[in-house]
Amino acid sequence: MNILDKITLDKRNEVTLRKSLIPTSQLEQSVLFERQTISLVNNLRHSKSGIIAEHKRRSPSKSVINNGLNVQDVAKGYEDAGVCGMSVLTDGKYFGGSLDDLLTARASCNLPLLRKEFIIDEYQILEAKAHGADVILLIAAILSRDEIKLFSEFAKGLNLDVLLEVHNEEELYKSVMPSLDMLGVNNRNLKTFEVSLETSKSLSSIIPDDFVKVSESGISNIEAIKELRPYGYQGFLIGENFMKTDNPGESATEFIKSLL
Ligand SMILES: O=C(O)c1ccccc1NCC(=O)[C@H](O)[C@H](O)COP(=O)(O)O
Repeated sequence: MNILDKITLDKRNEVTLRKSLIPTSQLEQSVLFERQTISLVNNLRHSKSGIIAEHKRRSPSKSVINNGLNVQDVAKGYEDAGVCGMSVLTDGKYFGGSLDDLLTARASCNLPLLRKEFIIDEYQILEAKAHGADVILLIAAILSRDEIKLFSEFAKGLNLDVLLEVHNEEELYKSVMPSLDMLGVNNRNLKTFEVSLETSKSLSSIIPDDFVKVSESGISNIEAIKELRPYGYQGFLIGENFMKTDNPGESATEFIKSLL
C-alpha cells in the first residue's frame, strides 16, 4: 500500500467521525462561512514571484520539519514577505496540522489560504470554508473523475478556488475540466519520496493554457523557479525550505528579494 492509500484510508475513518460530531448545519452557520473569499488564482496571475508558502510541521518524507513555531507568526511573516498565498496543512496524523491552524492563519493575515488536505468528501470542503479557507486542493491520485467534478463544482459554488494536483499524464488527462482554476504538478514521487523538477517540466506542455500552472514540492532555491518559468509555471508551492528555518517569514522575504 503506498502512502496516499494509507492516508486516504485513515481519512475516511476520520471524516466519518468528524461528521458524527459536527453536523454540516453547524459548519454553515460559522461566521466565516459568509466571508468574501480572496482569490489565489487572481493573485498568481498578477504576481511577480508566484510564491505560495506552506505551514508544515512534519511530513511522511521528512518526519519532523519544525515543531517550534506558532502559526500566527508564520502567517504574518509570510504576508510581510509578500507571498501570493499561504498553504496550511490540516491533516493531523501525518503532517501535525489541524483545522485550528487554518483558523489561526485566517485570524492572522489577509492572504488567500489553501486548505492542504486529502479531500475525499464534500464535508471537508464545508469545513474548509467554515475555517477561513479560500482555496481547496483536490488530489487526482485519490479521486475518480466524477468525484473531481462533484467536489470542484461544489467548491466553486462556495466561491472557493480549486487547485487540482497531479503526478503524471494519466492523472492529468483524467482530471481536466472547466471547474478547476489551477493545475498543480507535484514533483514528489510518492513511492520513493524523491523530488524532481523534471516532473513539472515534462507535464507542462499537456496542461491546457486555461489553467494557471503550479509546481509543487522540492523547490529549495530561486534557480528552480527560474528553470520552471519558461515552462509556463506561475505558481510555486514551497513548504520545507521555509519551514525548516527558525523564521519562515524572514526566509520567504530573502527568497523573494533575490528572485525579483
Ligand atoms: O511532503 C510529503 O512528504 C508528502 C507525502 C505524501 C503526500 C503529500 C506530501 N506532501 C504534501 C505536499 O504537497 C507538500 O507539502 C508541498 O508540495 C510542499 O512541498 P515541500 O516544499 O517539498 O515541503
